[in-house]
Amino acid sequence: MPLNRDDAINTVNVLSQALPYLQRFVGKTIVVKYGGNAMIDDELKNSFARDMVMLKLIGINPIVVHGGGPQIGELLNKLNIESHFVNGMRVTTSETMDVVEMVLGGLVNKDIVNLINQNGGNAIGLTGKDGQLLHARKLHVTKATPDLEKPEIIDIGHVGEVASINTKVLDMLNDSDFIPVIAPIGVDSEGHSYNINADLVAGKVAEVLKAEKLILLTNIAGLMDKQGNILTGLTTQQVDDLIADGTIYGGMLPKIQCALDAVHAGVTSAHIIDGRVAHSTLLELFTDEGVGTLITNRKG
Ligand SMILES: Nc1ncnc2c1ncn2[C@@H]1O[C@H](COP(=O)(O)OP(=O)(O)O)[C@@H](O)[C@H]1O
Ligand SMILES: CC(=O)N[C@@H](CCC(=O)OP(=O)(O)O)C(=O)O
Repeated sequence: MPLNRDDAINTVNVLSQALPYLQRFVGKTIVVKYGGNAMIDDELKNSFARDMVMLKLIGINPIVVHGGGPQIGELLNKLNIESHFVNGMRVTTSETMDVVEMVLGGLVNKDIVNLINQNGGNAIGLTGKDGQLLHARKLHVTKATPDLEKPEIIDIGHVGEVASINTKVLDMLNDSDFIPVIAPIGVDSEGHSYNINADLVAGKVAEVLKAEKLILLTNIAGLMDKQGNILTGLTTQQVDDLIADGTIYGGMLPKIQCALDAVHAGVTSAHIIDGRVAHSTLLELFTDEGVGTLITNRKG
């Protein structure tokens, strides 16, 4: 629909106000993790896809890493397979791994790729197997026990962590019109598949590419204290304390850990923001205040 004159003036003003941010971010890489809990409805998914297309068009390089935990849970449910989590990680048997690969590499990945393409972008979907993008090793999870000296080591099956990333593939796509859309499935040198938490993949991708920002889109307004206030600008020590007293638990654990690791490894800033709000990525990038929880490499 054509804009009337007042709307057009508003749009031009908004575009003009974006200039300093554009100058700051053009040519930079922004890793956006799109959590399964933020893929609420078609309209929201479409607005996310539009944001990625717009970023690429104006010369910023978005790299999408997606989750799909609830979508995996849904199919497991239909197949009468129970879901169990330890420290926010899905216990993954061989049977579960097949479902994870089908849902993440198939349904969710192609849905996002398709939406970006429908909005005029050029998306390429990848799992860690494509171009040997994500080399994985088995993740050993430890759980605190009353004897602090001896944490319990728990085997959670085919769950991996990122051992290395083949940046050649991502560099090639960053230098082109293509937007990479990555499903968090890794592979080891014997060709075994690993289910990797999507936050961990996004963090490592941001680290190896020395991204300007790591943006984690989730289903909550940010990291919160027990009273529901959004916490921002935290030191490492404060985060450790919040984990120890149980304020940070479940799915927020890998999220906060990967955000801290990323900024310690040279990513300028990490942001945990509400993916249920339309265009939240653009709001974060193009406003001074930003939205949600900001994590930078402040010592402490
Ligand atoms: N301190 C905290 N602040 C906010 N959310 C928290 C906190 N601790 C745990 N959570 C939980 O973490 C969830 C986000 O993690 P997760 O469900 O894995 O999201 P995603 O699918 O986006 O990765 C929140 O919805 C909330 O239930
Ligand atoms: C090991 C592990 O837990 N892997 C996750 C991978 C998907 C994911 O991370 O999805 P969200 O970002 O939507 O939570 C899982 O199986 O659910």
